[in-house]
Amino acid sequence: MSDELGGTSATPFSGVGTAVWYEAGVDLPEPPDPDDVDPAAERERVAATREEAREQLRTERDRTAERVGAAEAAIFEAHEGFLDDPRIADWIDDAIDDGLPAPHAVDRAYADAAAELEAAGGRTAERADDLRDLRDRLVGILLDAAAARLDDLPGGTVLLAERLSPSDTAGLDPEVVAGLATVTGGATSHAAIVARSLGIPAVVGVGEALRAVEAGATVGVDGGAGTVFVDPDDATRERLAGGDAVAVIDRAVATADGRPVEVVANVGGPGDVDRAVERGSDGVGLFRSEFLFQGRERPPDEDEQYAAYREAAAAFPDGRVVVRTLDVGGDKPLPYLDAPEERDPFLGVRGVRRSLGPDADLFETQLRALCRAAADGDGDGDRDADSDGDRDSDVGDLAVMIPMVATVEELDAALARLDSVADDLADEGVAHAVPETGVMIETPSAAFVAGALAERVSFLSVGTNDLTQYVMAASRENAGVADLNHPTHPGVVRAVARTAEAGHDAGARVAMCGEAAGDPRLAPLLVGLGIDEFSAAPPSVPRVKAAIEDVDAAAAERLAERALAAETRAEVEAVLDGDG
Ligand SMILES: C=C(OP(=O)(O)O)C(=O)O
Repeated sequence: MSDELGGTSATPFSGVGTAVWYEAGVDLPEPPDPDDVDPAAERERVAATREEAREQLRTERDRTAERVGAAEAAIFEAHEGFLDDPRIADWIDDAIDDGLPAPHAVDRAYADAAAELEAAGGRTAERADDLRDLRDRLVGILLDAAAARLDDLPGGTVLLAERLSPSDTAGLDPEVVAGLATVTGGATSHAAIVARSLGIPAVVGVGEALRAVEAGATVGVDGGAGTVFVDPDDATRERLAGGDAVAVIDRAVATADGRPVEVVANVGGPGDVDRAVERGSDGVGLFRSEFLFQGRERPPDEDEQYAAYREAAAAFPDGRVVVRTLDVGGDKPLPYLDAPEERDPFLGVRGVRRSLGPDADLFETQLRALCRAAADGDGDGDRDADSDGDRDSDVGDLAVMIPMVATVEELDAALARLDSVADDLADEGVAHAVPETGVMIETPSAAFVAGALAERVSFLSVGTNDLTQYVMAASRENAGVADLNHPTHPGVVRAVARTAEAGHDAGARVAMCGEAAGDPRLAPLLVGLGIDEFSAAPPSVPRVKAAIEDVDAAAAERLAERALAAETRAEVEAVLDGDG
């Protein structure tokens, strides 16, 4: 009989396959007698291992940036930081002084450091997994036992693990892995984020019950519902196996009763533009420009950025590419920026706050590159369309989107910078156009003043990842508040509704580019709330298009009304399930 195990949905995909258990880590042999340990030689081994690990991390960073995205690749930069942590280096030295050989000394020092982070709780505790990952890498190199087991999994594997490290997950092949489920972890864990980008069905945080699943069992992973099925019956198996076989819909879609809805892609790395085209995306609703700036010694110059923006726009001759200006700070530091460590980085100097403050020069360079690239598009949506609109071009249009706005003044200041950059380019005789502009709605304040913001731009885009964490006061990186960090809480639903209504009243288009837009289950609610454009990770685009074509917009509006009357998340979920 089929068993159902509940966990946390990490990706909206589903699949069925054969269970393979993965045990991370490397077993240590018994240590030798302390008298047989030569401390100087062991220290040299540690130093050489550090350099080898650094090489590996850089290679994996570049490979992950290419395959998955820059944000995910940044995880490896964090690991490199831990590699050079002077305190951990001292602890390794102490352990060697105590008579331990290099592998055991590294193991002890990183175990102590991980325990210390774990004891701090919250977001800090989540970084303990990164330390364990690094410990496994270093000990693996020292013992010449680096695990390669995830490289040769048989097709149709459902991977089961206590936890998966970012390096483990980034190396998974979506053609081979039909799904994954972990005992621990939350929807915002690194494994979950990487699995989402790769389009792998994933349920995390299933708990101890998962351990009872035997290798070789048939397992179904229902990523949307957050359920793992052991020995599923034929109907469930068919439903889950069919879950990934959504055909690419290579045309613009509309709801069943004819309301046009754009479905576009989120781009966070170089490979994503191609993936978005392959998956039938109408354009790009969120080009996370940070990836152009990450994993390098200095920022890209104006010409390099111009080429990157133009190339993305050229991939969508009939569409639009929305470039978010640099959203760093907070969880996305850049090593070459002068950015002091902040106590509450998510509430600190990030996004537009940096662009209008310490990163004003970077902002200006980025805006210059965007204005130059915009001149190559046909310009129907340009901010200065009256003067420059409707150029003849087979390059798509660009739009500029400002992140982390909380006040009208910030938006006014950012738009004034854009206009002044355009004036400078005109004075210099450089070909340019002023792209269409939009603003991300990801702070509660922005949702409250959405009408005033919308009067100044042509579109709003709801960033549900940040909006949810700020509305719910529940970090997107803390598994301990994962239940609160969910877009179906009434507070978030109402913030989205308010944004959509205010945006439309001001004549602006209302898009959504947070993860919620990629969840087909939410499509009827979001259409009903008035979302005009859905921007999702490339693997989710076909599924979202298919879901939109099934939505009846008039019925969706009634569903949204019922969801807006709901007082609890359970009531909103019941409405979504047709029970409310
Ligand atoms: C899309 C968003 O931005 P980020 O890149 O921070 O996830 C969001 O906050 O919803």
